Amino acid sequence: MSEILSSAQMRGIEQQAIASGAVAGLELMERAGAGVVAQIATVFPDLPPSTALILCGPGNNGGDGFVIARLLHERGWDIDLHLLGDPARLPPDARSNYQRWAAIGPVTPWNDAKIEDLLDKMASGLVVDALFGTGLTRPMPPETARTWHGFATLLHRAQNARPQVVAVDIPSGLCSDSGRDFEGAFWADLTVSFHRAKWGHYLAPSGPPEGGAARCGLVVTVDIGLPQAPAPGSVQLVERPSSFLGKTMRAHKYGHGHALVLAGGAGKGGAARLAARAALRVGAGLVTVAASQPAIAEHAAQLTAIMLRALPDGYTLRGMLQDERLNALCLGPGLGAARAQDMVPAALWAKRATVLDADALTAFADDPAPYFAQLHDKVVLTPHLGEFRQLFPDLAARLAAPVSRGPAYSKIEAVRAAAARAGCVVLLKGPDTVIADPSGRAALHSATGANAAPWLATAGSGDVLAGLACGLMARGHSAFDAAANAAWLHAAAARAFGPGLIAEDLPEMLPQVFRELGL
Ligand SMILES: NC(=O)C1=CN([C@@H]2O[C@H](COP(=O)(O)OP(=O)(O)OC[C@H]3O[C@@H](n4cnc5c(N)ncnc54)[C@H](O)[C@@H]3O)[C@@H](O)[C@H]2O)[C@@H](O)CC1
Ligand SMILES: [K+]
Repeated sequence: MSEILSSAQMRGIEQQAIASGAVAGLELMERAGAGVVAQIATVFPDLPPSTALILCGPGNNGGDGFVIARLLHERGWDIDLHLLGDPARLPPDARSNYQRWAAIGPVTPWNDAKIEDLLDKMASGLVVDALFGTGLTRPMPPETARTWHGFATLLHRAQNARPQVVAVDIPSGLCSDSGRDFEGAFWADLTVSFHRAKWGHYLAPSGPPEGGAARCGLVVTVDIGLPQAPAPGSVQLVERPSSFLGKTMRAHKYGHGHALVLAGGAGKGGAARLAARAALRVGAGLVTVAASQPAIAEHAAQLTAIMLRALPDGYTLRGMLQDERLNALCLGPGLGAARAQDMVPAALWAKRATVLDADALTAFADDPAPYFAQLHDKVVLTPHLGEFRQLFPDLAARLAAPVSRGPAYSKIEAVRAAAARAGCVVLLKGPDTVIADPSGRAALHSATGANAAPWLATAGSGDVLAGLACGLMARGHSAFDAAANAAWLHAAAARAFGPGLIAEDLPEMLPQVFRELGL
């Protein structure tokens, strides 16, 4: 896991380091520019020096652009630099670098038509977007957005004969906290950020227009010499499973827990069986499906290693849960609303590690307060956006509201607020999956860019995710870790299978994923 920051956290770290005398702002800017130039060489090793069109903005992002111009010039590039705004009003460090660059080469005042014309003719080389970074809190000036829109259209047509686009810190026009497009945001092949990636690089607000991860291309973070101590309240990016997944030689099946997956009525058992299969494959020692009597024959015909019990009602579930070995529960997939209303209170009464998904969420949407009152710290809710909207309509509405000023409300803040209200871990699914607990701890798993797993958008994939989280809790993972690791494994299994994936394939890919993790 690595830390990702909001723009306010990043500003705080920078200001504190400068105020303490540990580092000067000019040094940070120099390292930022040098970091971008180094990454251009690393990511595009076959790109010979030719023309670099450098677009500088009115703040410190533009300041980085002047450093980049100077350093690329030293490496033999022809620089064509355009400044949006008045050089006299640049902040001090940006102005210093403006002056250094102006002693080397020309600074062309921003002219919409001229830039569009240049962009039109560029069939190779580099475009460096140093217009706006973490300081952007409102839509870009209309001419900037328009110029870029025209260029983007041309680039999409050109495909191979086009320059590489490099964003300094973040593609201009994106909100670095929410990943939302203030309007007309740029996009990039490579985004080089400083110290830590920002939330907005990995969040994926869906379109139109798509934001965040969809616009950043490859995201690389470079060290600029700021203190490495984690920021208070920082968010973790889930990159690999965080806790133990292997099994030891000596442990027997009861040492890995016993997951109980509740199923619904006859003909509706597929979802629960998918969850159960995932719980077993992820390493729960035993897994039992508890179904209503009319559904038993159907399950019996389909289950082998997974055990089966008849479970008529919540009263019987309370009795069953006297057995402490049943240490993790999964309720929701295929459960049905009426059965959910009966079973969920019984499951919560037992204070077990519990995943609540699908019907075990939506059956309580009409009156969520008493439901939230029963939730506890071993519970994980796994809504998709539609289910989240039913349980937390005000938070979902804030997320969907049109954005005119920043920092815009982000999925991270929404899930944190939901977890605080529900009093348990909440995992909000999507290409960007956010996990938070009531204390404000939060993690983001981004299945975007090179991590994209588009085939996960298939029936039953959410049931598998719920089963994975349940199985991991049966094995002793905390609710938060189970949720984060389940999100990672789920996407890794999908990527390992590739195109054509259906939900049944996901659990079957886990052995390969585990082998690749070295288990
Ligand atoms: N935070 C740090 O530690 C570092 C920051 N650096 C750079 O500094 C950037 C942040 O710089 P700033 O805070 O100066 O902000 P930005 O350069 O991101 O942009 C904000 C500037 O644009 C103006 N502006 C915002 N919206 C506008 C609009 N719609 N029309 C016209 N002008 C508008 C603002 O008044 C402000 O001057 C980072 O993204 C990064 O590139 C680097 O130099 C390295 C160190
Ligand atoms: K930028």
